[in-house]
Amino acid sequence: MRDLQRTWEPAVNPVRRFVSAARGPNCNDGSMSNRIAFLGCGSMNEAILGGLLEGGADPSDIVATVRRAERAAELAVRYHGITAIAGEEEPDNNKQAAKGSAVVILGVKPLGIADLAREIGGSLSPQTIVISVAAAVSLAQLEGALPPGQPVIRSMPNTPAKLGRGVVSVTPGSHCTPEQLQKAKSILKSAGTVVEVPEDQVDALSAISGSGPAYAFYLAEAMASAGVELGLDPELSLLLARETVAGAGFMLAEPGADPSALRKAVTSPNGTTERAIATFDDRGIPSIIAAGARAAAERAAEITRQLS
Ligand SMILES: NC(=O)C1=CN([C@@H]2O[C@H](COP(=O)(O)OP(=O)(O)OC[C@H]3O[C@@H](n4cnc5c(N)ncnc54)[C@H](OP(=O)(O)O)[C@@H]3O)[C@@H](O)[C@H]2O)C=CC1
Ligand SMILES: O=C(O)[C@@H]1CCC=N1
Repeated sequence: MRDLQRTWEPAVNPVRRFVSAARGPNCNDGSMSNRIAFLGCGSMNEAILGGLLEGGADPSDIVATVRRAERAAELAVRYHGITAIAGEEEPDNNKQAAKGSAVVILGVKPLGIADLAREIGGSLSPQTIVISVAAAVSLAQLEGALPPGQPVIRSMPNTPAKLGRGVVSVTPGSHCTPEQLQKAKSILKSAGTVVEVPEDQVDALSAISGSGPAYAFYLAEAMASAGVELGLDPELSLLLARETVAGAGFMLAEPGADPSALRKAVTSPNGTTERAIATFDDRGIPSIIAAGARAAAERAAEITRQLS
């Protein structure tokens, strides 16, 4: 288990200029580079990038693009040795990053994915694997915006990827070979557990694991507020909530962990926890969670329709 408290080393390098000539999409001998481009490096792509570096990836093989120079500088300082390029300074940043990369990970908002795919299409090698982490953007929509025959993978990760503890789904497109899928999986496994799912399950998976970290954080927020209501100091209550949810998460991460058995081990017959759980059941918390997950999946389908 990795240390949840790890903080990033303050680094010293400023944003570096990107030099794509060093290792082109096909190196002179025809082989691919190892470069991975994170196009649109916000919360999600940063988490994957962080997981890859934690897993031992070479920072000089990583390039990230964003819109704002301030954000590019932040990434370059936080992840020493990567290249970060801002569109407001270099408008062809995405093309520069895509050119020469073996894998390109599209991490902008769903509405921006097709434009980004069209923008970089001419800079991709036919072997470049394009991974989209966007919710709701279908393989057909991705393939339709990229050059014919481009290998594409639709993925749904989650932010614990930053600690190598994410869940990352993969669904290969029609031009992705088994070898290319395997390559993508072996890269993404640094970010966490990789699962392969058919496309018709991605919205459901997204509603559980994609959005799920927010549900756990929401629980921690609610627990912290409840502690204050019971008279605890707000700082102490937040500490209790954070450490308790994190500690429970560590227990769930043990091989073979069963949430139901772990819950029962805390719940003494006729004790305090039993009263709390009975109250949750009476108030319909499980069905409320199911309704929330259903709403998330329905929203994904709605966005897919809007994008068509
Ligand atoms: N957040 C999550 O937990 C998850 C998100 N996703 C998916 O990931 C995608 C990104 O979400 P998230 O990371 O939350 O969003 P963010 O807003 O945090 O990140 C988006 C990033 O894209 C950059 N950007 C926007 N347009 C461009 C462009 N044309 N060229 C280059 N960079 C650009 C932004 O730059 P700047 O910062 O300079 O504005 C920003 O850094 C979405 O499609 C979402 O569905 C999937 C699973 C989980
Ligand atoms: O909220 C969203 O739309 C994205 C997809 C899953 C998690 N975050």
